[in-house]
Amino acid sequence: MKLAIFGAGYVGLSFAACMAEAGHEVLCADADAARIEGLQQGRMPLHEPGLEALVAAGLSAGKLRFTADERAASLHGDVLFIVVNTPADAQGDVDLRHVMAVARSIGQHRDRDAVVVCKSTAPVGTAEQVEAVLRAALSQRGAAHRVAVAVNPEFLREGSAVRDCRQPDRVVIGATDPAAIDLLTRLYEPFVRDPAKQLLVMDWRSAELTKYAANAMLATRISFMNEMARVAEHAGADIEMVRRGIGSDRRIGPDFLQAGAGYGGSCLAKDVRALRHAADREGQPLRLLAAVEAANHEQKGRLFELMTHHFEGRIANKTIALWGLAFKPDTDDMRDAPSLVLLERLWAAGAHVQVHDPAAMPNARAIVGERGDVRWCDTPEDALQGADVLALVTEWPVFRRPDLARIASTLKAPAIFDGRNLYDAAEVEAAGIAYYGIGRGRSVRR
Ligand SMILES: NC(=O)C1=CN([C@@H]2O[C@H](COP(=O)(O)OP(=O)(O)OC[C@H]3O[C@@H](n4cnc5c(N)ncnc54)[C@H](O)[C@@H]3O)[C@@H](O)[C@H]2O)C=CC1
Ligand SMILES: O=C(O)[C@H]1O[C@H](OP(=O)(O)OP(=O)(O)OC[C@H]2O[C@@H](n3ccc(=O)[nH]c3=O)[C@H](O)[C@@H]2O)[C@H](O)[C@@H](O)[C@@H]1O
Repeated sequence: MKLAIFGAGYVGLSFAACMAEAGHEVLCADADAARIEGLQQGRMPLHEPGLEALVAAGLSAGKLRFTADERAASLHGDVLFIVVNTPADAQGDVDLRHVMAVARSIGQHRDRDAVVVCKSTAPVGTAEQVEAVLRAALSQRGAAHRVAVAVNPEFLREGSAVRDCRQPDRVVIGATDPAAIDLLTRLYEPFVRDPAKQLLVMDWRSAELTKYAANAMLATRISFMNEMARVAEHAGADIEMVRRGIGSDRRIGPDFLQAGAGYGGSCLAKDVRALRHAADREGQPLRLLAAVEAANHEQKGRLFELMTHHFEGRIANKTIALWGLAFKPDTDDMRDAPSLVLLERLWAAGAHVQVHDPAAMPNARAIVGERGDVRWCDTPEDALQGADVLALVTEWPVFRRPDLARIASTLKAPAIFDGRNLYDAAEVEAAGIAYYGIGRGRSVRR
């Protein structure tokens, strides 16, 4: 098939490269001309494992092309995907300007029938608006092409975007138009083992709400575990044992039960906020999600609280080695990252910070600039030099098996604040390092 994809971000680019790999002729458009120019020359705008090779393969096979020309993209192919950013403000009001700009552009340029698919995460009712904008733009120039709209939310995770695109757990197809259902079914069939079970066809509104409900459920599980971690800490229990204990119940399942420094990233927080806002407007306040948000807000401050406890409030002039900045491993994405909260608190308390992250330092620098007292370090070891203690915020593989003896001899007051429960507390303590985890009981009893 010939596919046009609007948006070359984390989702659009991963999706475009995977579709090109599957043999489709993909034209990927972005409003950011510099991004497109870079991509045309093989330069990646973001870090996502396996994606660079896939983009290169698509380019050299001639299956994947990039353009900044919205007209060219609007004229390309059978199915046109809208995969642009849909930010939400602090109240949860979603900005649909980019989605509507693409819809308008397709309506202004399209010269034949089309299926237009909304893959961006957008509130219930957006597909209706997209259809109205498309129709208005077509009729303004007297065009009578048939344009069917579908909703096809994306569930990939950053850090495993390529794998998730190649092997989705399920594909939600929100459409009632038979041609749209047929095209999307044929497109996705090769990506799932059992199409009858994994391709879920439903109406627009249910598809739109499914996306928000999925992210809200994931956020709820994380906040639940972070609250249980607090209970564990005070009760002298270990949340890691509790996690295994409940995750082995098939009704609960083992995934997304990891207590930590709070959930970050571009979507969980944004989508919970947007869902609450939409429900509020319908007069249906979501009390559970209000608590999920509040718990996450508190959790992002947890590592700082543990440090305050350790230093008995005297953090000024202490030097903190910080391992990990990205909101999760295998990405350079700093959007809503818990590390940003920790950095601000440390700076406000007068601490010096020495950080290392394998991929996110350029993006982090662009956000915090030289605002606080920070040294950007090329290696994890460099970040330890001259530091009092170590805090881990992102569980990158490179931090998994550190040389504990070396940490003990390098840190001035050896202590590890493990924001992702990555380390074995007994091993760390045996090396002569104080250990603070999230919900590991021992931290508070000390
Ligand atoms: N990042 C993620 O893991 C996931 C994101 N989503 C959703 O997918 C959508 C895209 O997210 P990301 O890829 O993270 O965003 P992103 O911010 O990484 O990329 C969006 C791209 O769209 C481009 N764009 C904006 N207006 C445009 C226009 N009129 N024409 C062409 N390109 C335009 C931007 O320049 C940018 O490169 C959002 O709605 C998000 O909520 C869904 C699942 C996963
Ligand atoms: O809509 C989206 O953008 C995407 O949002 C999340 O994906 P993503 O944000 O890329 O990453 P996650 O793996 O969900 O992690 C989000 C945050 O939760 C934290 N987390 C995750 C899992 C866990 O058990 N505990 C936990 O604290 C991570 O450290 C990270 O900060 C969802 O997992 C995807 O299904 C969805 O498509």
